[in-house]
Amino acid sequence: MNTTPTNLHAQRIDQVLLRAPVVPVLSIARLEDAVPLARALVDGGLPVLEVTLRTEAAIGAIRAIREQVPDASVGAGTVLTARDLSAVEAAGASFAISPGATDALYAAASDARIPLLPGIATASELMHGLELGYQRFKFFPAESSGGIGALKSFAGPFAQAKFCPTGGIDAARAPAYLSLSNVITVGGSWMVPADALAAGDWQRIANLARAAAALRIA
Ligand SMILES: O=C(O)C(=O)C[C@H](O)[C@H](O)COP(=O)(O)O
Repeated sequence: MNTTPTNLHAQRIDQVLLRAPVVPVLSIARLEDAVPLARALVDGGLPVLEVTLRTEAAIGAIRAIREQVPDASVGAGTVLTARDLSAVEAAGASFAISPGATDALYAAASDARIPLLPGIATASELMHGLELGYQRFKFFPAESSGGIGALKSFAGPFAQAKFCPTGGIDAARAPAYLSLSNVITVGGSWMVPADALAAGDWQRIANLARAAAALRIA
């Protein structure tokens, strides 16, 4: 089976990842929060969003953001299976992100209209993805899989690979990641504190997004 991503998929992933230095990783429990949350993040300068499939509301949230926040690039996270991939595609996600990758997911991704950013944590997983023709990966869970040191080590043997590290990264740690030549953008949830989301404090979230959008390199 052919599992190689098309050039178009690879280009689309680069376009998305290059739009902002930080990708908010969202867990949306209340569907009605989706649009104001996305607007706050986009207004703060973070237009690329990863809506994780960790909640019942996730698919509806992707659809609502896609329809009502045209400036957002809304992607789906926690895409684990071929079924997840077709569900997020049907909901209007413009890309999919997975925390890891399986042969079944890679096979489904080659038939999908939207591109996949597969997750890797080890050199062997990275080699598997490279063998299939992928060059962009989520590095997850970043902090507990070796963080900055691991990414620096990957840059030697795997010069063509570039990453969106995610997992355990906050505003203080992000600049050091962004200074690495093989990091395009970082993912994280720090700009959406649970209490701000629960209270619908969109202003606070927009301010945190603005600070994240201003991050470049250490
Ligand atoms: O659900 C997924 O697919 C994930 O990849 C998990 C998220 O990437 C992390 O939960 C990031 O969140 P923080 O560590 O809070 O920044």
